[in-house]
Amino acid sequence: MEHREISRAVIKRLPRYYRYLGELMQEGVERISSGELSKRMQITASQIRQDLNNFGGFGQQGYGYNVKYLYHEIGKILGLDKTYNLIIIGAGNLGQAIANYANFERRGFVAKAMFDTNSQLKGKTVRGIPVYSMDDLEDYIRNNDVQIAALTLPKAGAEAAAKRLIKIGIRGIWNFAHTDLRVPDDVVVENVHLSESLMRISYRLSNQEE
Ligand SMILES: NC(=O)c1ccc[n+]([C@@H]2O[C@H](COP(=O)([O-])OP(=O)(O)OC[C@H]3O[C@@H](n4cnc5c(N)ncnc54)[C@H](O)[C@@H]3O)[C@@H](O)[C@H]2O)c1
Repeated sequence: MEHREISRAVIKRLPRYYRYLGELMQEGVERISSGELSKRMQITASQIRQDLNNFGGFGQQGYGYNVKYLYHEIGKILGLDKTYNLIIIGAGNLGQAIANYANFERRGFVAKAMFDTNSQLKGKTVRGIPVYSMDDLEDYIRNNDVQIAALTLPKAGAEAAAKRLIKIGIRGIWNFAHTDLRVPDDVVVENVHLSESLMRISYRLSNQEE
């Protein structure tokens, strides 16, 4: 199926549609109207129609959306019909927590290896995922199929690590380090800053109090 250029705002909402549709499937729901989906997701039915119209032909008047079909189509659009191998740079608390979280694999993101400058961590495994020395990074990437690198190392080393990864061909960076990376246009960076979410909570709690 051909897709037109989809706006970033819509793409940002797709994982949420995907999650709800997955839940509906588990409940055995075969089809759903935009109205019902709107109630569940707490977004307007017109927003849903507008978003899903981007892909054409998913909804039918008086029939609603075919849950399974839509789930699989959105999965394809998000590239979730593929498997991505992931490496983790920085095998500390956060890196190990990500390695420990088996559920990413259900979505096709498979953590393969961790890398760290701390020689004491070398040889350790977390859920079967080994920690290697940063010295072995390029060799490992050359010899293994890796698409995404998670950066869970301190800010000070993040830019240099990203440079090495990009140079050796990594095009997807999941950045947890507290820094904004400068990368070429063909490199995709997703920044995850939990503290920013907390600040948004803080803002909303502070404004409620007033
Ligand atoms: N984005 C977020 O939401 C979020 C949340 C928690 C922590 N963090 C950040 O993530 C980073 C990791 O947090 P943590 O709690 O796991 O810290 P940690 O100290 O437990 O782990 C950091 C690891 O990185 C390794 N390291 C240091 N320099 C390196 C380098 N140049 N190359 C490879 N490995 C290197 C260290 O040896 C250590 O094992 C911190 O910088 C922290 O600020 C971000």
